Amino acid sequence: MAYYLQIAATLIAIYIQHGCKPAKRYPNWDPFLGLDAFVLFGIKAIQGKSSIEYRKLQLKYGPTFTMKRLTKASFIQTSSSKNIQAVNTTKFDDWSVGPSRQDIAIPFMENGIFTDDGESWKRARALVRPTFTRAEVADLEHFEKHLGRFLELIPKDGSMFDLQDLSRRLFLDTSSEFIFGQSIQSLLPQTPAETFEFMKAFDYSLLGLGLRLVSGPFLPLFFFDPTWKRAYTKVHRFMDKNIKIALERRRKIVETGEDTEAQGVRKPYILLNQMVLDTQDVFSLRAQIINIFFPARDTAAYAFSNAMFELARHPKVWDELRAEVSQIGDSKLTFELIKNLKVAKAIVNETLRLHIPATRLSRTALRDTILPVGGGPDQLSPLFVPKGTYIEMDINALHRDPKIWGGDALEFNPLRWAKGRTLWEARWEYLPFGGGIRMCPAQPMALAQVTYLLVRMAQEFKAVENRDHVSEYVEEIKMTVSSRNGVKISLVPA
Ligand code: HEM
Repeated sequence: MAYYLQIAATLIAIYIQHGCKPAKRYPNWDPFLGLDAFVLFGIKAIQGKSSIEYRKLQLKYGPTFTMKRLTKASFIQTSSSKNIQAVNTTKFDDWSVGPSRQDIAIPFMENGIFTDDGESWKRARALVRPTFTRAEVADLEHFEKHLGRFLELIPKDGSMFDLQDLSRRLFLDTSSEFIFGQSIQSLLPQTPAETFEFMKAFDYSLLGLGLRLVSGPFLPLFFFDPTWKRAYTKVHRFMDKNIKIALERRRKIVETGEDTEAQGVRKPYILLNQMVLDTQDVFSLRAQIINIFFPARDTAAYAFSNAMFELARHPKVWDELRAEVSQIGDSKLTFELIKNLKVAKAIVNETLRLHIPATRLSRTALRDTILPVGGGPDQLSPLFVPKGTYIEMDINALHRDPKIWGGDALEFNPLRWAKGRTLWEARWEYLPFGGGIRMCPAQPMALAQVTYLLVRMAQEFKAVENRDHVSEYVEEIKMTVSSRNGVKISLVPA
């Protein structure tokens, strides 16, 4: 009894000292487990509309409120940029990426930059930073080699094809080359059977992880399902094999002193080469690599194919892109040149505002902490957050907030960027790559690649047409968000 009185007294003191007020609550019908919200969002996910539904709640209950959704304790939903900024900067040490990325994901993902916190996360981040921060990561020459194969696979007779699927294969090849130093060649006519097996196993591993993440108290039921383990074991074996090949290649280079750069051939940047300087242990290399391959796998592919999804529905914007690209002439498409293309950049920014691969970012409080806003009926007072509280940061709702983006917040309108709104101005209101200390380390590389691809498409094709009878974007959530109907288009060669 004395213990509980002491806790109550401490809480009251904190509330008074910081002016905290309680958060608004979502009116769960089931106040114990929030089964109602689980069913609602399950149905919406099946319909491909869960982001729309979460946004509706944000508009109805305000940017920060608590709810239950197959959880014993209430958790926080927020699209407040002040709260998101605090979690990612000033209060960074109070929050962990667990349990979603840890307790549940570890068997598949193991420990690395994506799943770790604290000192081991810092070490993992320090390990990859040098590779990502070098301008050369936007190694567009090497990207072009894969792009050639990608362009060959696009029908030139105006027939319909799914660009999303093709883009995934393009980025699978480029990212595997960047990570291992050798592409897994999914775009080649004779794609190795092993590559298909790997892609299938990786997709199933993601699905298995996703199902476990939403299962709440029913997680133990998955104990009897061996299929997930089988799938991620295949992924691990594939990774191990590629790591061993990369290590062997590296060993030979070191032994023979053979250096292509010295012979005037510029080498592409290879992440694994950076990592083997730190360790040559296959198990820990695999853990680090899988933690990068996972967020790299589809994100940039979806960013590009989503841009084409919108361009196929906005032919005027496509024409503006073509007009800008025609000014380039025969100049080499360098990182610098790409960075200065206003229309292309605006298209990428706007696509990543409306369609983000990670619509919601989650964390768990490692200790009692305070969020700057969200308390009280007006949600402007600080909010006390007890240790263990789970928070979901709704980036999709933030990116579609009419108070920030205006009455046309739901419209694809790249002009809003071209006409002066800079990324810097929208700092904590525009977060496709997250923000602050844990922000995506690959942002410059991903942006350069996606913009480069758009430019190359505009050079190669004079028109893009939507060939899907469903006009709106129906989302498919499998850890990352994509278009359920793919991106069915046809292209007219220039
Ligand atoms: C358009 C493409 C991409 C988008 C929109 C994107 C977005 C994100 C987001 C939202 C996060 C989570 C930040 C957080 O938890 O606060 C993240 C983390 C991460 N991303 Fe990306 N990403 C993209 C491409 C890539 C690529 C191509 C790679 C690797 C080659 C990559 C590697 C990572 C890594 C390693 C992390 C974990 C960082 C950490 O926890 O310290 N991403 N990304």
